[in-house]
Amino acid sequence: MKTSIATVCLSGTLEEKMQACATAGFDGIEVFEADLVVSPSSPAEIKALADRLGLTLDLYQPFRDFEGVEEAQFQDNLRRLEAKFQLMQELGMDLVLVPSNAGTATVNDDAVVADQLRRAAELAQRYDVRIAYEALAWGRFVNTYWHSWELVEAADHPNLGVCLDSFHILSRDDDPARITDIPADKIFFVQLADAPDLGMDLLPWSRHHRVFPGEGSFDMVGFMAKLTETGYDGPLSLEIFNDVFRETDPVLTAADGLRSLRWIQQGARGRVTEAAAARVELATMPKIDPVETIDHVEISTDSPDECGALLGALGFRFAGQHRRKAPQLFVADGVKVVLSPTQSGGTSIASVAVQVADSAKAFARARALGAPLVSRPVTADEVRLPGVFSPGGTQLFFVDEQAASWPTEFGSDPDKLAQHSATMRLDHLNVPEAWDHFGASVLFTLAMLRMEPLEAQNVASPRGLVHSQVLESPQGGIRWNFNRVPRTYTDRAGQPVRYPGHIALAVDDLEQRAREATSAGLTVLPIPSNYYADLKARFGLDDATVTRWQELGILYDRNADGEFLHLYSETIGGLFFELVQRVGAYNDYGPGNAAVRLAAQQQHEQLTRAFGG
Ligand SMILES: O=C(O)c1ccc(O)c(O)c1
Ligand SMILES: [Mg+2]
Repeated sequence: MKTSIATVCLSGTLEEKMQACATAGFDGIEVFEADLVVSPSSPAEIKALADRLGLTLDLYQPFRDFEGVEEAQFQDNLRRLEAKFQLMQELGMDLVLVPSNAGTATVNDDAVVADQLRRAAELAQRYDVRIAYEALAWGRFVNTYWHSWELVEAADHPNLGVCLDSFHILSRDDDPARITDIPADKIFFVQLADAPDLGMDLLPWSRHHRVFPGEGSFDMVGFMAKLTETGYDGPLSLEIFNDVFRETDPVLTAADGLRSLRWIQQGARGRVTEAAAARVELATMPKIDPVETIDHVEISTDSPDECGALLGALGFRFAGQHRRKAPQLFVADGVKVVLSPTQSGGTSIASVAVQVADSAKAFARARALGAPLVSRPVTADEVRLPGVFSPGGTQLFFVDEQAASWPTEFGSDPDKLAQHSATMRLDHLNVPEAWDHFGASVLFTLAMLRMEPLEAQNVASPRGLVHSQVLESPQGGIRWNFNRVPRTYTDRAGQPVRYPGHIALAVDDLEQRAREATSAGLTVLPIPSNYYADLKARFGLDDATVTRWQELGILYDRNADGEFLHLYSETIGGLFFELVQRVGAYNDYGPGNAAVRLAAQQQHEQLTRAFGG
């Protein structure tokens, strides 16, 4: 379907926004009046710029507080409207958005409102333009899409139709099912916006916290499926009022937006008939099964010796050096870690390789989702793993059957590495994301691997709130936590510090493992005794158990499903490890414990700095 985006979604001047939309590959834009009013370009120049950039100008908006007013006021509103019709002619535009009156409406009478909408449509007809009427969720008298349609139907004019905006429908928990009862040719425009569940009032929620489809908690794919069934084949437009988007690079934001439109169309395809999908030309991308297995994780490090020693203490064994290059392979039962030495840049997760049935297809899907390819030189006798950069910079590689022999390049027999009775497994990854890449990284990973989001959390760190979004694969084989790092993450002296990511490994007997690892040289992050006093009180634990855990740095949680024990290693330049033990069907991550960890890490870092450790 044709793609469009409202200029209000992006930072920059109108001209910069238009450039960004074209660069990202949108077909058209919604012109926000506020952007035009502050632009030094004349309407004719904006039209010319759009033509040069290959963008259509799809919707002029908003024309507020129009209907449901006394006649004298209405006459003045018509005059205002006519001025906009003249402006639209200069812009070469033919569709204007009239949101339902939220400010000045005094007449709560459908017959009057329908008549006023009809008279507006008659005026529009003279200018050869059309009006899309949208029910704002907080409209004074009209606030549901069905009511807006009843009024449009009653007005019965070819130049009047409705605009459906997913935010206004889903934010009120309204059921979108009835949009299929609206004739497709009376749906003049569609705006897609998602939002996280914030439990706040509709208007501030809408004006500040909308996000791209897939980045919030609405059933956007369900909405898109319903829309597809209507047969609407006009633009799919993004209208996202978001405070972060107003500050981020508009090219990045626009690219993220286009990815969300590809994702939602692909998602809807699975929920409608082939015929319905074909009628509106839903965009496609190569389909893959949900990804359930991480093949290996690559750590790039400027401290390979320290990192190797940490892996050794955790129970990894050195399984070989690459036959021609610097990387080393470390293996612990089923977990494979490649350590790639670098000159600088600290230590972090550089890439994640996932197992797929067909890596060429997975790669093509990633490309359709706008991910740039990773180009790595390989010689003829080496396996080439196709890979891409996720928006935050983590590389994602795809490993299929044919590529499974890659460990032979490290002198390891891949069959011997794969142990299914493994006593150590990869539990989850935790990757820090910069504030302006967070949403894009989450959406890309979710769309690419077909993962599902858990409810987002905020974790208090001494340096600011960390927004945490866990994605899980449908069978639970992959758990991937994204942490949005506070915008300025600095020490007390104001120097930027690195927010560490981590790799969590699941074991069956954490206390035993902790003792073994500690005697093998692992430094465990010390946890303050206040935490243990609280733990004892909360769960009614005995002194001996709590004392043992405190000595080992073990944190704890319990819920109806089971128990969770975990500990954290020291941090090496931006990366640490977590050991976890899940008891019973415990499926959470120890809510509350991440804040304890972040505070302990800050404390520990300051002590080691103060003492030059
Ligand atoms: O918040 C608003 O006023 C507003 C304006 C235009 C829209 O299309 C919309 O969804 C909201
Ligand atoms: Mg809208």
